Amino acid sequence: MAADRASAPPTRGDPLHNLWRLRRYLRPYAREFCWLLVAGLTATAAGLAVPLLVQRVVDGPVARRDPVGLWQLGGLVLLLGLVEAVLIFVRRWTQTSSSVGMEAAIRADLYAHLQRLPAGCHDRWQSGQLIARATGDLSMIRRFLSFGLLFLILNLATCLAVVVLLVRLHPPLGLLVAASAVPLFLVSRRFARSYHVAARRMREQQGEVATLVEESAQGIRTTRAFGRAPELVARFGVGARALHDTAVDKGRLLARTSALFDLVPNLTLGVVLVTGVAAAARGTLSIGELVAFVSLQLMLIWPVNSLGWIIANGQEAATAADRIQEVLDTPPTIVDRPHAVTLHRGRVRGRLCFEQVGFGYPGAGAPVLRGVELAVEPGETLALVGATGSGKSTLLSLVPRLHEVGTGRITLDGHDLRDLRLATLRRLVGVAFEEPTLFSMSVWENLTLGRPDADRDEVVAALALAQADFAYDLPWGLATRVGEQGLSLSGGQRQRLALARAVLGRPAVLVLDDPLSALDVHTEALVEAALRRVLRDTTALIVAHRPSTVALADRVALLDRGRITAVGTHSELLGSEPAYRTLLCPDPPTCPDPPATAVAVPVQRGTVTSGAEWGARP
Ligand SMILES: Nc1ncnc2c1ncn2[C@@H]1O[C@H](COP(=O)(O)OP(=O)(O)OP(=O)(O)O)[C@@H](O)[C@H]1O
Repeated sequence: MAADRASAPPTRGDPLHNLWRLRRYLRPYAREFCWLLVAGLTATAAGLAVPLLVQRVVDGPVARRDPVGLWQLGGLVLLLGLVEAVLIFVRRWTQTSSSVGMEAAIRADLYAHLQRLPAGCHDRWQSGQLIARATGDLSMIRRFLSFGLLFLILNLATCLAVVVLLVRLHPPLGLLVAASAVPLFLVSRRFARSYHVAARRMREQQGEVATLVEESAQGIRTTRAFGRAPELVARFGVGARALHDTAVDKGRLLARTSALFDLVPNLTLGVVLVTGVAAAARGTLSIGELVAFVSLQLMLIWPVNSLGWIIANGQEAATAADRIQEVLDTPPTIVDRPHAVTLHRGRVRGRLCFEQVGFGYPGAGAPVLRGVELAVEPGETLALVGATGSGKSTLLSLVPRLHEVGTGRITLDGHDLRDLRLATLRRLVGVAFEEPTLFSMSVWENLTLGRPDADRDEVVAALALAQADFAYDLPWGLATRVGEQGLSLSGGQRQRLALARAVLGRPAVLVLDDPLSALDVHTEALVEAALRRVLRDTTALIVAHRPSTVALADRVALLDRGRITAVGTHSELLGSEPAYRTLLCPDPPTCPDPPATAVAVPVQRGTVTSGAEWGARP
């Protein structure tokens, strides 16, 4: 199974470093946390006072046969028990709301950060790993912050207080109990190290399993069609088995250590009992003191027993914090420059220039684009034609800055795109990709993704242009929630909605990656006719694989292995470029004549179409 390429090995140095860095999320809840501690410590103190009162009861009223004193001290013990119970309730009530609040705050920041990361970063992380980080890892951290951390503090305070009280009651026996902390400390240290590694491995494997589930859910039709379900089940089985084995190893590690954490205090208790009874027989320890000593020592059993669970919980949280910080520490490389400017749509003419543009994907060998020189005039439509893998989609992705140019620059009306505010640029540039992605939200929300302020007329116009009137006939019209990835729609329907989304708000520059590939000939002709009207006053860059799409363009640029090798009209390139002929018209007698189609609806540059020309539903 492919490992998550972005997964770093376990952090070297202090494994708690990244957990400590998350303390800023604790700050808004500092007051609650202080109250939690006060409630917890007071409850612990109330609990500790009980054995001391029992000592007084045994050595006092019981020894003196004093019923009044017995009732008084007995009532006090009862009251302390009640106080402890109320404080424990207050602590539990408060800790739930604050820890869930912290988890939500980290998750919101993680999600917002993911949105800022460039597309290249998302290629590095498997989606399942991201899902695991945003869900499982965060609940690990919540559990530690709400339970583990609090119990760690309370249990340490309990142990410390008990040992001090024991030393005061009987110094030799008290010191013996204190000495039992040494083996516990050594065991804890070894356990923490081993558990951290196992916890990290398990989280990675959980992410891989989540990725497999996500991939198989998305690709269910492909796997069914190819009858590959048994292979996928086997592949999933390997991943699930590895996860199972790690979980078992981790559980056994905890079980072994917990046994030691059980053994040490019980052994010490045995030694104390024997030695304490001997001391009581010699008269150096009263019966009441012995009862109090043993009762106090019994109060150590749970804190020590739970130490294994607390360390495990802390290591799980530390691992989760490492994985969360890996994402948060990845800097968003495509950001606004300090003096980035805003351009208003009305002032943009739309001259798009590529000046010696070069680009290579990080980690890939040769650059995908080299020395690209291209100018698209305002209102001009330029088709980009090239063999598969020649870099057409990559070139298009540089315009809305989904990737950043490596060398050279791209300008819009003379402004380097990197000098424009990202929000401005993405409002000015409308994009439709070859594989249209629709989100699991309503058609309306999908359409207005880039223009949440769009009004109904604009949406109607965009739908009409993309020949997407079918959207009105969906069960709830534009309010219909389309399934994950828009799977409830056909490929052509999704493509038309994506096109409507791209043209909504009449962007200054349209970037379309083979936008009509899934349409039937009739619908394609209708969309093209409508697109031609829009393209009159919009600069457009369109990837074209077919002469019918080239028909939309004024000029065509031929891209060959990352370089623009020719620019001209379709007829010019057909005549002068054998490579172009091979790509678009391998069979010249049957090759339609795009320029003739284009002439049928003449392109008028510079004229601004009215809203009515965008069309509305008849
Ligand atoms: N995210 C990526 N990481 C690394 N390499 C990539 C990535 N995306 C594309 N490539 C590589 O860049 C090259 C150009 O890909 P691109 O998708 O731009 O080609 P294209 O001309 O649009 O192809 P097609 O016509 O098949 O869509 C290909 O060799 C491809 O393998």
